[in-house]
Amino acid sequence: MSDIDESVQAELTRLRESIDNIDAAVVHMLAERFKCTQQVGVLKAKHQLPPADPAREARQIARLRQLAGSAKLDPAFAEKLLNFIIAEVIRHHETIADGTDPDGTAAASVNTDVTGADRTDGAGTDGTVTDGAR
Ligand SMILES: C=C(O[C@@H]1C=C(C(=O)O)C=C[C@H]1O)C(=O)O
Repeated sequence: MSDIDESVQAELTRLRESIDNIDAAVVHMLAERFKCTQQVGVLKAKHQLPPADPAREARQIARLRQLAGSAKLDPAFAEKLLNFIIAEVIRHHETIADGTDPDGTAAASVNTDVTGADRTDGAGTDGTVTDGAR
């Protein structure tokens, strides 16, 4: 990385700063989303409603696929991402309903597989860094 052109390095740094800002925004937005879904989970448990609502999910997926298409984001990727998030939410709702986490506060410690084991590019997020540039 040391011998690359200074202007290329500056451009890379500028882009990476934006990427870092976007990643931070994603984390904050997800945190807010989970705060809402935890409240939904408590409400559902209180009123004996099922943790999952497949009809609602189908509407969300159709809507996000449409939004993704207009934003030039792969709709299949948008659907996968939403399904991944919803699966985690449903797991939280189940733990709220079964009394393991009645007020929905233990969500952050729920064990999620983020090892990247299902990635097709062979990359994982388990701390294994194979890219010498890092
Ligand atoms: C949050 C809810 O519970 C579940 C999670 C959803 C989500 O994360 O958006 C959507 C539908 C449900 O399967 C809900 O019913 O609104």
